[in-house]
Parts: sequence; structure tokens; C-alpha cells
Amino acid sequence: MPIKIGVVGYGTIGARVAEAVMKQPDMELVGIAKTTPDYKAKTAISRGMKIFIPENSVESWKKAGIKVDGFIEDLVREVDVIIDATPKGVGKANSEMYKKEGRVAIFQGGEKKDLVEATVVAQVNYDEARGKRMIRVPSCNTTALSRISWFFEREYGVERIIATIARRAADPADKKEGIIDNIEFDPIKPPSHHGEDVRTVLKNLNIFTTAIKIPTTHAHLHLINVKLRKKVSREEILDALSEERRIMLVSSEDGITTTSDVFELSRHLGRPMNNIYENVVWVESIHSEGEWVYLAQAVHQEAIVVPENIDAIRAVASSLDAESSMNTTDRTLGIVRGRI
Ligand SMILES: NC(=O)C1=CN([C@@H]2O[C@H](COP(=O)(O)OP(=O)(O)OC[C@H]3O[C@@H](n4cnc5c(N)ncnc54)[C@H](O)[C@@H]3O)[C@@H](O)[C@H]2O)C=CC1
Ligand SMILES: O=C(OP(=O)(O)O)[C@H](O)COP(=O)(O)O
Repeated sequence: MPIKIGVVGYGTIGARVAEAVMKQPDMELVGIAKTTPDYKAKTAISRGMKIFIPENSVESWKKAGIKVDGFIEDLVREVDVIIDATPKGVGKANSEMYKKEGRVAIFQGGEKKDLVEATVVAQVNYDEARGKRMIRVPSCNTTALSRISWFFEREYGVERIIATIARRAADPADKKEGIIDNIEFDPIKPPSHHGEDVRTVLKNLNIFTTAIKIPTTHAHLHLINVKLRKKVSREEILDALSEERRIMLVSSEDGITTTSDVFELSRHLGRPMNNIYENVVWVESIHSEGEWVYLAQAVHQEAIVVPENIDAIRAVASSLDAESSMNTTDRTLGIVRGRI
């Protein structure tokens, strides 16, 4: 029996997760919940998705001439697992509805850790989601930091990580936030929340993060400094990273030097919605000095959490182990590892 999924919130994240669910052999997308009768609703219907709406929006959908399949509450009753991809804080409000119907719910990084029983990144702590009713997938930055931190911790042991995050100011489709003509050290008093968020996944990790907000929309960029528990050569790191799941290695030798090159790469890879699900690490950025290793990685904020949502569904609603789940997810989404 396929796992029945409902996606509540069909924006940057929700639309991508819904599309990914439809590619899973063991899942059925029962429908998506949307508040606005717009082009996204029309394209969702053309892709065979059912639409569920808030009860107080019937008139606006009728006026738009878009036929719907029921109310959000109906969707919640029909599914096994809810993916809540609503704006920050709305998930918390929706959680009462999910609890009332006894549904398992997976939230996103904008929700606070106190709302959930676990924060899960599949490569790191997939099993922590077992038997849980309310979990979250951390934000894009935390997901990327957790993956690369886990790699270093598992392979060599980590004494300290210091990471600087250059955060995109807005998503390409954002009309409200727009990009700003300045660079903002945000928060102005470090550390940023990311280190604490990574510790909801990788407990006790000694990580300190700062963040700057920059005028771009394509991706975030991380500058990562890791003090390992032993000396490791650049070559060893590069060889090991080449085998690491969900780490894509790129190089200036291939003409990839900027986040817009990575964005363009996603198009040449034929990725839906320009999705880059992987941490994108520059080969040339990897540098080793004794126990210290440095590297730079780009993070496609709109897509990196998509495979994590798919694996989180199996972690809470199937008996599949982490490796089997990630193998299916990576195969169906065309996720690569190593040098492109
Ligand atoms: N945009 C990004 O770069 C990333 C966002 N996230 C997190 O994912 C979550 C969703 O963020 P986005 O997709 O960017 O937001 P978004 O604003 O693009 O999409 C949210 C969607 O939910 C809809 N919505 C609002 N209230 C609703 C309700 N009560 N019921 C159903 N739908 C409702 C909105 O109309 C919108 O279509 C947030 O927690 C955010 O922090 C995580 C990683 C990256
Ligand atoms: O940057 C992000 O998460 P973060 O707050 O963990 O850095 C996500 O892309 C969400 O960012 P937003 O809160 O600007 O939509």
C-alpha cells in the first residue's frame, strides 16, 4: 500500500516536495492545499494534482473558475502523512488540526524546534524519526551544514567548526522581500541560529556560525572551517567527498565559479524547477593545513530540503531503513554525487 501524502502549502518548498512525492514508487500524492487560486493551482491541476482549500475561500476559487476537490480538513483526513510547507509559524497553527485528526506531520525549518519531537536529516539521524508524530526537516542552510558536518564527524572526528553563511536575501519568485542594495551582518550579534539548529540534528557538535545577508536570490554560500581530530590531506578529503551522498563537486575548470553558474548547471542537468538537491562543493576551495580543513559550498535553498522531506516520510511511515530510502529518493530525483 502506498503511503498517502498531503502537502499543505504549495509555495517554493511545497510545490517541489509535491512534485517529488509523485515520483516515488511507494507514495501517493492525495492532494495539495492552497489558499490562492492562481496559476500555480492551474498548473498543479494540469499535473494531475487534487486541490484542497480553506473553507473561507470558496468564493474566490469559484470566481477564478478553478474546480477544487474539497477543504484542507478533508485532505488531512484522507492521508497518512502531512507535509506542512506553509510560511514560518503557520505550521504551528495548523498543527492543532493535524493532532485533532491524529495525523503524522512533517514541518519545515521555519517552525521552531519546540513544535516537534525531532529534527531530521536523512544521512545523519533518519532513525530518530521512527515512531514520531511531529517532526521537522531543518532549513536549507541547516540541512547543508548538517550533511557536511556529519561527513567530517563520521570520517575524521570534529573538534570545531566555524562557518560563515552568505544568505540569499530572497527567493527568485519573492515579490515582497526583494533584494537589497547592501550587505547585512545578520544577526549583528553572533552566533547565528544555524549552529544551534545543526545541534538539533547532530547533538553536541562544536559548531559556531555567523551569517551575512547578501543581494542575490540564486543560492546561499557557506565558507566552512573545520578543525578535525587528526591531520588529513586535501587529497584524502577530496577522495572521500567524491563518494559522499548528496555532495556534488564542481570546478572552475568546468567554468563553474559562481552561484549563477550552479543555477545554469541545474538547467543543463534538466532538473525540474532548476532544483539542485545536493550540497555543491567547489573542488578548488578544499584546502587542508594540519588538522584544519577549509571549503566553500553553495546551497540551492529552494530544493535542498526536497529529498529530506521524502526520506522523512519513509522514516515516520515505513519500515524502510535510511540507506534504502535515500537510494530510492536519489534514483527517482536524479541526485548525483562526486564531480559532475
Ligand atoms: N524558501 C526557502 O528558501 C526555504 C524555506 N524553508 C521553509 O519552508 C517553509 C515554507 O517556505 P516557502 O515555501 O519559502 O514559503 P512560500 O511563501 O513560498 O509558500 C508557502 C505557501 O503556503 C501558502 N499558505 C499560507 N498559509 C496557508 C495555510 N494556512 N494553509 C495552506 N497554505 C497556506 C501560501 O499561500 C504559499 O503558497 C517555511 O517554514 C520556510 O522557512 C526551508 C528551506 C528553504
Ligand atoms: O535561509 C533560510 O533558512 P535559515 O533561516 O536557516 O538561513 C531559508 O532559505 C529560509 O529563508 P527565509 O526565512 O529568508 O525564507
